[in-house]
Formats: sequence, C-alpha cells, structure tokens
Amino acid sequence: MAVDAQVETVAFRRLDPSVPPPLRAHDSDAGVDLCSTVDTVLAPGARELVPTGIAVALPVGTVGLIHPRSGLATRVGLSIVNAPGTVDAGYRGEIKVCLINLDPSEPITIHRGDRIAQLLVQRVELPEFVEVDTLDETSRGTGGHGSSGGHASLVDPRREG
Ligand SMILES: O=c1ccn([C@H]2C[C@H](O)[C@@H](COP(=O)(O)OP(=O)(O)OP(=O)(O)O)O2)c(=O)[nH]1
Ligand SMILES: [Mg+2]
Repeated sequence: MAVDAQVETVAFRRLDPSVPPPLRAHDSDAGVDLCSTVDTVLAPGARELVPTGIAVALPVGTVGLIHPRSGLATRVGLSIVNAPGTVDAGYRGEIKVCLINLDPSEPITIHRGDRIAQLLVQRVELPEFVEVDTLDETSRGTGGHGSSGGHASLVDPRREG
C-alpha cells in the first residue's frame, strides 16, 4: 500500500459550519484541539460520546490519536475512556470523543465550542503479520506484568506512610 513520503497537510471538513477548525494553540504543539459541538453535563463517573463536527482524511501510513487535555484533566478530572482514541486513515466519519468525568463528586459542564481533546497525527507501520512456529529468544522472554519488580510498596496494603 502506498505511503505518502511527507505529511504536510491533512484535509478536513467541518460538518458543523460554526465549529472552529482544528488548530494548534502554538505552532510547535503536537496536537490540534478538537471542540464539542454540544452542551452537556457529565455527572461524576459518567461518560458520553461527544461530537466534534470535524471529519478528516489522514494520509495512509498515519494514525490520528485523540488525547485528553492535561489542563482539564488536572483541574476538573475530564479524561477520555479509550485514551488515546484511534482515528484510522480510512475513516471519513465525524470524529467523536468518549469523554469521562473522573471526579468523584463534581459534575463537569461542557459548552458547545469548548476545546475538549487534542488530535495528534503520527506515522504508523502497516506490517503484514506472519505466523511462525517459534519466536526468537530475548532476555525478557515471557516475563511481564511486574516480573522486573520494584513496585511492591505501591501495591502492598500494609504499607505505612
Ligand atoms: O475516540 C475515537 C475512536 C475512534 N473513532 C472513529 C475513528 C476510527 O477509525 C473508528 C473506529 O475506531 P476503533 O477501531 O477504535 O473502534 P472499534 O470499536 O474497533 O470499531 P470498528 O469496528 O469500526 O473498527 O471510530 C472516533 O471518532 N473517536
Ligand atoms: Mg477497530
């Protein structure tokens, strides 16, 4: 499958003419901000699929990753259930964000036009997966899920202080 050599532009459509275009707050920012097209209130613990009014045509060989915004995460506990969300290069539908209110007690009010998430475009490999009988040996081998140790104090309920 042909992969574009350089990715300098990404075509987008505004499905809602009043929604702002995907913009970087600063030229060198990794992500462009995505805005809500709806007013909504997220109760503590609630999640909601929020439309952004934006559709994109990402070049083949790239992926769009939808990340939370750190300021909203820190200040009010707003996050994304499936962070980072995956936007496939072939997807032409509206980008939607599955927001979640992680605050234990306070609701979060979202207004139409609020910047709710950020979209990063990254290169991605599209390898063919080839089935084999044996895999090459490594020093890690099959060890995982804490096999290297070092975090017992984080999970030991008897820990004091
Ligand atoms: O946060 C997200 C994640 C995905 N999508 C869109 C773009 C993506 O290309 C498509 C499918 O996403 P994904 O593969 O993560 O979902 P799935 O549950 O596997 O659905 P599908 O069976 O359509 O692949 O949904 C969004 O708009 N927002
Ligand atoms: Mg999928």
